[in-house]
Amino acid sequence: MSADSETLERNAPAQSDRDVILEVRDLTVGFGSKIVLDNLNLDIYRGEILGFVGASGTGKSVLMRTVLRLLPHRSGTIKILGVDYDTADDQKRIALDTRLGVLFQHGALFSALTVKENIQLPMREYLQLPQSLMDELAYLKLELVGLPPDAADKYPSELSGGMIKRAALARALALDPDLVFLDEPTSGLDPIGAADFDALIAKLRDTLGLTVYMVTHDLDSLFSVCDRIAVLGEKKVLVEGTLDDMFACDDPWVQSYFRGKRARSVVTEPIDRATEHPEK
Ligand SMILES: Nc1ncnc2c1ncn2[C@@H]1O[C@H](COP(=O)(O)OP(=O)(O)OP(=O)(O)O)[C@@H](O)[C@H]1O
Repeated sequence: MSADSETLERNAPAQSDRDVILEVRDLTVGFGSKIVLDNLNLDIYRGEILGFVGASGTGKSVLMRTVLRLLPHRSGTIKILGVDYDTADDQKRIALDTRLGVLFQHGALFSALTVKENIQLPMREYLQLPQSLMDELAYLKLELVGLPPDAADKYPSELSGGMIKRAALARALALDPDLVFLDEPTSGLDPIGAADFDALIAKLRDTLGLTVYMVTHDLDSLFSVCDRIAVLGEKKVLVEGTLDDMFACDDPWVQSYFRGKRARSVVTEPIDRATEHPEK
């Protein structure tokens, strides 16, 4: 899709392998006198899983929330699927909202609603569908994320941490988005649960053609499912690229993160954890 295009053709085929889905240019965000992001640039391409890392407090959440329009920016542009939210009309903004899915760090499910009702919330907000069809769709999404049908009528408090993440992912997928944002999706999961979740993300990317923006501290996720990695530091994207690019980077933080003791233990593991526990 051309960067200037403001069209939103659902399920349009990729024009090339380098089809930009998210384009951030010269983005500056701050709070009072504090600048958190300064003239930051970033591209995310269709169908890739981009892992976002950076030291604590560098602004990963601020960037994600700014891209999602939950925080204002001082200058710069953000285009998603070729649409600049700032200049788009209401119709285009609503259309764009339906193309994005978000999984917040702790799931952020509504505790007073069942899993099925949580999944149906975006459908109620954006689509006018009969209840029977929304029920069918909710069960489909549950199956997609590997949850049993009887999870539908459970409340979040009745679910394990891993099930909450999956239910939240099902809600993020409710409207068949093109781009999903995952904020530390494996945090709080045990290593096997985390590996299973990574495998699920990879499977959804492969089968649904999703593009994934994933903020993570999880080295296993970075090594097993991310196609590209972007490192946030010094108020901008310090380096982006493949794992090889990370290993070749001479920035001290990047070196200690990707070549440190913990990273070496992940790299040298003989078994690829993301395929060790394939989703049913
Ligand atoms: N609403 C806000 N008001 C003022 N400062 C904020 C606000 N939100 C974030 N910040 C500041 O912006 C900086 C970046 O915070 P952010 O939460 O994005 O970091 P992070 O990289 O996501 O960290 P972590 O990995 O620990 O989650 C921090 O210094 C934080 O204190």
